[in-house]
Amino acid sequence: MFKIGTLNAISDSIYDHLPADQFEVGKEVEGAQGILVRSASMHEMDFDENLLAIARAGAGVNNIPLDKASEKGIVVFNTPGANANAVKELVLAGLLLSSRKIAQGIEWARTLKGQGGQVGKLVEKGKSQFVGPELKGKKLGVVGLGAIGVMVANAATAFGMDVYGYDPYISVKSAWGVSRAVHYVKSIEAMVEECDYITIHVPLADATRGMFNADLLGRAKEGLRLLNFARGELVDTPAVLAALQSGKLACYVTDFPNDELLNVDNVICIPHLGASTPESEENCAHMAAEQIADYLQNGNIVNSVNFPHLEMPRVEGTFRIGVVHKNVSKMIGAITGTIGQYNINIDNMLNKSRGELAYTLIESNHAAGEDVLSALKGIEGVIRVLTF
Ligand SMILES: NC(=O)C1=CN([C@@H]2O[C@H](COP(=O)(O)OP(=O)(O)OC[C@H]3O[C@@H](n4cnc5c(N)ncnc54)[C@H](O)[C@@H]3O)[C@@H](O)[C@H]2O)C=CC1
Ligand SMILES: O=C(O)CCC(=O)C(=O)O
Repeated sequence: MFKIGTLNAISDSIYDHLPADQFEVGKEVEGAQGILVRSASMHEMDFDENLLAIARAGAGVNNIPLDKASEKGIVVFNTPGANANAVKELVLAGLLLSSRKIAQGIEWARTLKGQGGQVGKLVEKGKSQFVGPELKGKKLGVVGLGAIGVMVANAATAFGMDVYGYDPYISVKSAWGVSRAVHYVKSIEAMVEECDYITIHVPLADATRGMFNADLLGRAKEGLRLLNFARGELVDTPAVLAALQSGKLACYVTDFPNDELLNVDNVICIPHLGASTPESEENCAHMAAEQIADYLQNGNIVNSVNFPHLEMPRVEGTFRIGVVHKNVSKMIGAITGTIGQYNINIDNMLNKSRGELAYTLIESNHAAGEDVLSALKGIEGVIRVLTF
């Protein structure tokens, strides 16, 4: 029986892959081998020595201490693309909200309650405060052409927008997916100078924290509308407030409110609703559970953010050993040599590396006893030895 701890409310679709006769799942589970998480921060958590894997039901992994997990040989998964459509749809709403003063108009309309038969007249008299431009023909810059950015860029062309994309690390999959109508730009500075609207879709990491700072916003075209459905810390709040004051920014729409941004004119704060649809919650939970179960039961690693991709179809009735180790020379020889000393024949084996980490998965018809496992653990550079 495997134990899986949950740190956030998560869709019941996890049970498709975590049946009750094989997995104990819950908030209070002690000594869990796996953790399922959405946005809860794990930075202050101690990792129990039983913990083997963390699955983020979502895209951003900035709530997980990846270095600490890697050091302990804990595999961290995310669910790429599983909530991208939900975010895309809210971004499209965000474009309209940033232009047409819809939120401000709705707030104002509420104040007319109690005016009886005058409401119609007051609406017609007051509506001119809420005039805003159309999207058609305007320039939209999309920063980050991953799962979400590509969908947003393609969809915005249907609004008749002239769309520009910036992503120096674009994947082949994304490049195939971007509409030919989207222009590729090589510099973010050129993008902010040219575009009327910018939407941010990059992960939060040391390299991207505060990327929209006073310097970049200072270059913006007068009256830029900025949308942030990625992470709050990608944008420097004091710089945004100053740009709104000076008129450089006409509007800031964010899915990540903070105290300084709330109730500021021309800031639209949404309470992190990007992925809050039943469809995306189900997709993410389903994918996260499938990946963590496949690792705990078979040693396969799919969609990890800190480990290499390694999948080996399992021959029925076989035993498996997974060795998490440093990516240094002579490891494969040391591992296979040790197993050979115990007369275990290796039927199938795969080894993959990623950065400083490597992982070797071995399949055999012979079960490995405690003696083999402790000999493997004794090899210098081995971080963890598992059986499946
Ligand atoms: N508001 C919400 O509820 C949600 C927010 N997110 C946020 O959106 C981010 C993006 O999500 P996905 O598109 O699914 O991720 P993704 O991994 O598919 O795409 C990210 C893209 O950003 C690019 N990138 C990285 N550094 C860059 C840089 N310095 N400049 C330009 N491009 C850069 C990458 O090459 C990649 O193509 C997530 O990391 C997460 O923080 C994701 C899902 C839901
Ligand atoms: O689980 C959520 O609602 C947040 C989704 C998110 O921010 C992400 O996937 O990065």
